[in-house]
Amino acid sequence: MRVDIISIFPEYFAPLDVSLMGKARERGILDIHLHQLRDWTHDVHKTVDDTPYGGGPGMVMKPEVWGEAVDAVIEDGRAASGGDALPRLIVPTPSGRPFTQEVALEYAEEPWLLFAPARYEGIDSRVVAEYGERLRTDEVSIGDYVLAGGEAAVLVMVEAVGRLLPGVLGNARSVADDSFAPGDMANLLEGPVYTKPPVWRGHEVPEVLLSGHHGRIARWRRDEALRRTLDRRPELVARLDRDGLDKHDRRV
Ligand SMILES: Nc1nc2cc(Br)ccc2s1
Repeated sequence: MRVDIISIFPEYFAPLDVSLMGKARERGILDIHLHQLRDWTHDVHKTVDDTPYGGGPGMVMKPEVWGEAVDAVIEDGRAASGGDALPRLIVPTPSGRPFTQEVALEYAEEPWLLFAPARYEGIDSRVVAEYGERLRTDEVSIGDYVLAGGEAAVLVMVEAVGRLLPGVLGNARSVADDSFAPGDMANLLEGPVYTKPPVWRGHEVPEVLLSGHHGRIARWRRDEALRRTLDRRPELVARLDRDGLDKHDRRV
C-alpha cells in the first residue's frame, strides 16, 4: 500500500518510522511518502491560509495551494507506478463520518491512500468538491473532540489501517479478536487480558484461563466482552441484532 501525506508539519509523522509501522515500511508493505504543503506556495512567506469568507474566527487553508499539492502528488504516484491509478483522498475533520474499525478494514483494501490533514479552521471546502468528482474522497472524524490539526488523526488512521495489512502483525488471529472486528466480536469491546505470573501482588488470574478448557475459556471471554461493553458502551450492545445475542449472552 502506498500512502501519501501532505502537511505543513511533515516532521509530525516521525512516529511512523518506529515499531510496527517502521517495520512494515522496511519490509515494503507500507510505502509512505511525506510532502511539505508549503512547497506549492509561490510567495515569500509561503502562505497557506487566509481569512474566512463570511467572517468569523481563525483562518481557512487556501484551495490553490492544496490543489497544486494534490495534483502533484497524484502525478508523482502515477509516475512511480507507471499507471493511471488514483488514490483515495482522506480528509480528517471533526465534522466527518466516524472512522471505525469497519472503515479501517475498508481502507486496508485500498492500494493507495492520500491524506490531507488541515490546520486552522480547515481546508476551503471547494478542495473536497473538486476532487470528489474524480477520486473517492472521504471526510472522516476520529472522535467528537477538536485537535489543533489533522496530523494526529492521520497517525491514528495510518496505524489502524497499517496493522491490518497482511504480514504486519505477527499473529493474524489477533486482528480477528480485535474489539469491533467483524464476526463474533462485532460491536463488542475486548475483555480483560492476563499473562504470567498467575498471582501478582495478590491479584489472581481468573481460574478458567488456567483450566485449558478451550470451550469454557471462549465462553468466559465472550461473557467478559459483553459485560465490559454493557458497562462502558451500552449503545453498542443495542446494535447486536437479535441473532447476535444467544440465550447465554442474555444472562450476562
Ligand atoms: N478531531 C479532529 N480535530 C481536527 C482539527 C483539525 Br484543525 C483538523 C482535523 C481534525 S480531526
